[in-house]
Amino acid sequence: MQPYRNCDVKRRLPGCIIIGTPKSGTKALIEFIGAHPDVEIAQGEAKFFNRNDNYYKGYQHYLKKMPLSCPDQITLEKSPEYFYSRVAPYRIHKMNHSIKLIIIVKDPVQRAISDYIHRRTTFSGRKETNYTFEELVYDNSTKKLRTQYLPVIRSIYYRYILNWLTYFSPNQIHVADGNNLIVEPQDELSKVQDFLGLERLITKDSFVYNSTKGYYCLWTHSSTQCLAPCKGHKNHSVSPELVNKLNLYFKPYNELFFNIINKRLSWS
Ligand SMILES: Nc1ncnc2c1ncn2[C@@H]1O[C@H](COP(=O)(O)OS(=O)(=O)O)[C@@H](OP(=O)(O)O)[C@H]1O
Repeated sequence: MQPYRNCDVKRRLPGCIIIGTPKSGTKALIEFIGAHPDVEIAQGEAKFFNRNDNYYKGYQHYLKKMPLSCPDQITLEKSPEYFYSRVAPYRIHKMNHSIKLIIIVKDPVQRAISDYIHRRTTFSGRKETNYTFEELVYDNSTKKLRTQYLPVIRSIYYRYILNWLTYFSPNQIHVADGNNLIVEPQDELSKVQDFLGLERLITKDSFVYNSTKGYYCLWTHSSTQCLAPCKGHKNHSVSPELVNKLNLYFKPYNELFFNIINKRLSWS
């Protein structure tokens, strides 16, 4: 926490949660907004509301995962798996019905590819270790997409957001653009600061482009802070034909999603 603050310091429940989606830039977003002096962010992912083993330990357990903060600061946590959980919306609403929620979403094809890479590199013994993205997503014998592949299913955003909207009003949910966060982080951060009612202190000057990494990094206290090497892969090559097929498959679902959130995103 910021060392210069003199206040009633304690751990507080979050005023805002980044609830998803995985592989869309949740880590970059929380790190960037965490540079704001009126924000304190939880380290790691609490995974409290989606996992019974954590949830039944109670709020005291959850509080221990939260950072120290002052009363005038907003505590933020991110657990991107919340987005897909049936129970998380109800449980979060029960904790705080006026909480703010952020969902960041990337182009669904890019998100699915990133999800595939993540599964391949993180979980040994999974089918991703032995098969390419193409093999898992496209059945060459039937010439059909394998739409039941989990990274594909999890890119159909509209299906999941409906559950959240039964508990929270649209103005409690900010949808950030994961593709735009990569190319214009200051733009996405301005919107997030406005949504949180914060002064716009994270600006263009808060970022520096790292050409080796190919991503923006935070510029704080005269030093550059990039995300860990596991975040931000170079383009994974997937045939343009397959990308095209997937784009066509996702198109109607994207349209449903944009209608629900009442805006379009850069990747539309
Ligand atoms: N500035 C910056 N630096 C690095 N990476 C960035 C940045 N902005 C957005 N991204 C994108 O974030 C993707 C990882 O998303 P998440 O942090 O949501 O992943 S996770 O679900 O928490 O594992 C990651 O996906 P991969 O490229 O597949 O690693 C990036 O595309």
